[in-house]
Formats: sequence, structure tokens, C-alpha cells
Amino acid sequence: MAASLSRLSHIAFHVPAGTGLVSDLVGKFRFHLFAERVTARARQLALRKGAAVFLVNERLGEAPPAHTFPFDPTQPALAQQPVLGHSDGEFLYDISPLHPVSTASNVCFEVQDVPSVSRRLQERGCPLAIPPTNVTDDSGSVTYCVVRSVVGNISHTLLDRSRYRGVFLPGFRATGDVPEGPRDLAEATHFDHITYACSRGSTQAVLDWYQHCFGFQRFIVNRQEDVAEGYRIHGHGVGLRLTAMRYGKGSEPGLVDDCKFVLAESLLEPGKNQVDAFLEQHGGAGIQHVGLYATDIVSTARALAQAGVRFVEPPQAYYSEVGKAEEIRAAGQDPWLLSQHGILLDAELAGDGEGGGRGSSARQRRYLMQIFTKPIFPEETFFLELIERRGAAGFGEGNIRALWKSVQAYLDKQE
Ligand SMILES: O=C(O)C(=O)Cc1ccc(O)cc1
Repeated sequence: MAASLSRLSHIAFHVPAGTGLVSDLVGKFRFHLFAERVTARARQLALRKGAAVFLVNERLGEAPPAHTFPFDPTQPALAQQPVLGHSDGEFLYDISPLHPVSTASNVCFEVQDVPSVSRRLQERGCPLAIPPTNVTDDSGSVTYCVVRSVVGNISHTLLDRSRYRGVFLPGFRATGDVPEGPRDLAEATHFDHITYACSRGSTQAVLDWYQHCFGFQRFIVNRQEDVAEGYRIHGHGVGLRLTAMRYGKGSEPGLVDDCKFVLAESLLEPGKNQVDAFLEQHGGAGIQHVGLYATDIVSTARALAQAGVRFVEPPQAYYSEVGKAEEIRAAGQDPWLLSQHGILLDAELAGDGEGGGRGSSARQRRYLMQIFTKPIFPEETFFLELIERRGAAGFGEGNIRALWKSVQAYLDKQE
């Protein structure tokens, strides 16, 4: 049996100190800094917006030597890692990826039983980077392990916090930062999806690994998708192949509600290409963007833009394309308002996506709205997205083409 996950806990970044990521997440993206752990060599800061939690790992001073955990898989006993006395240079709950540029590299899940999950992973041929380890402080204890994925620098921390009453994880202290008024206008409730930039030809191996190790299931993002090939969008300067998988939808009670991973590969097309730009500037495959679910994307985008978030601008022609304004109006939205904020809207045709063609809901117009930020690090790598879904579970071609073109235009200007 594959290892079962209970819920997505957080996504972790690794950045050098002084990158400004934490101040941007707080000041511009209106995240709430709620816990921190500081040692002589590392600062770990936990930030929350609704159920979306980021952990920012900042390396202070010189990069430490590569993490080498002496792990003997024949040893079932839990390693004990009391917070006091823990080596100062290490990041708790993660491996130090020692990545050359700032990166989001860990997607952490809660699980019910770390030793049994790690046994299952090992039976399935997934070596652990950190074996089951206990960390305790005055508020209780947490057990975790870390497994490296088959995608670039991405790992997964799997942790059981059922015996912990503290604010985040043992070793962290509450920061006492209280959310202020404007944050209410910038509502985002959870992570909608996580998109990986993958090297060409690697998608099937990635799908197989996640299915084999954790039981993720492929899902179809668009009716035009070919099951074997994925959803290919090409021509007119776009060359993208998307495939998606999810965990939890309709599975046993108590398990992850819904965690979606989207795999993006570039297709051979003339011109520049944002997936290849990511691979080159990031130094390999990794998390390209994270979609934050917004309950009211217009007011969230407005509040974040006022706070200084920089969004990519849709191509000039987007809102005047034949039928676009009608599509937006038919969805009950205002084309002018969306254009003021640069928000994209894609409606599914009846029968598109999951559940298409069944019952009366298939006749209603389901749609989604999206807006993408500019890359948040100096490299053209990681960015965030706001997404509001009105019944549409997948992704639409119109938005992807518009996103592709707007990012390309932005990349072109950087040269
Ligand atoms: O639309 C989304 O949020 C996706 O995740 C699809 C996607 C993936 C990669 C790109 O470079 C552009 C679009």
C-alpha cells in the first residue's frame, strides 16, 4: 500500500538571509508571521494566510556543508532530536538543499503514523533523506521524516503533530504578530495547486513516482487533453505540456481534502519559453508557482496591488479578443473590472473537465479567474498566482495562452 497523507501542512522556501522574502510575504502578500525559530546559523519563519502556510528557511552566514544524515534503514528506532542541543546550523524539519538560488523546495504533509509511512516508502524504493525523528519542547512532540522526490530539488517532509499543542512545531516560538485590517481585504484561503517545472520527457516518471509512493491520481485538466500525452498547448509562440495529479478527492475521510500538483513541460517551439527559463535560472526542475485560492479575486488582487505586489500584465489584445467580453459577461463578471486588475477568465464549455456532461450542472457555465505575479526572486523562477474557481476544476487554454504571452513579454523586457 502507498503511504497515506492526512493534509498539506506547508510549503518551505530556502533563501539566503536578506532576500526580502519574509518582508514581501508580510508587507505585500499580507501573510501573517506567526512563529519563528532562530539559531546562530539559521532563521526559520512560519507565515500563514488562511490555511496556506509558508515556512521560510533563511541561511545566516556562510553556507554549511551538505547535509549528511547517517541513516541506517535497518534501524527502526526513532532518532531523538530534542530542540535544546540541536546543531545550530541545521534547519529543523527539512534537509538543507544548498541550492544556488532562492527556491521553494519542500511540500510538507501531515501524516498519522510516521514510522509506518516511512516503512511503506522504503518498501516502495523511496530512500529517506531523514529517518523518523522526534522533536520535543514544552508543548509536546512531533515526529517527522523527509523523503526526496524524483523532481529536481523537491523533497517532502511528512510529520505527525497529533501530540503537539504549540503554535507551529517544537522549537518555534509564537511571534505575537496580530493581523491588521487590510489583510481582511486580501483573502486567500488555501493552496489551490502547486505547479512543477519539469524537464522535457520526465512527466511520466514523475506521475508514476507520486502514484506509487503516495497514491496520487492523474486528473484531466481540460477536455482537449490526450490521456497519454497530457494537455498540449502549442503554436503562436506557446509550447507547453500540462499533466495534473491530485491526492484525496473522494478518498477516505480524514485524508487530504484535495492537493493538486500540475506538471509543466516545455514543447519544442521557436522562441523563448518560461519553463526552460525556469529550469535554466533555477538550476533544474522545481516548484515554478503556487496557486493561492481567493474567495474574491478582484478585491484580493486590488488589495495586493495596492500593497505593492507586481502582477504580470495580460497581453493588450486579451480583453478585446473576439468573444472574450461576452464570455466574461456570460459568467456574470464585468470585463472592464477584470481588465483594470489584469484578471483572466476562462469558462469551460458544457461538458469540459471533471463531471462534464453529467446532470444539469454541466449546462451551467463553470469558469475560473486567475492572475499571476511577477517572479518574486531576482531570477525568473518562482511566482505566485491568485485563483478563484467558480465550478471549474481544471485549467483553460485561453488563460494559459494569455499567461504564457504575458510572462514571455515580461522576460523579453528583462533582456
Ligand atoms: O494556470 C496555471 O495555474 C497552471 O498551473 C498552468 C500553467 C503551468 C505552467 C505555466 O508556465 C503556465 C501555466
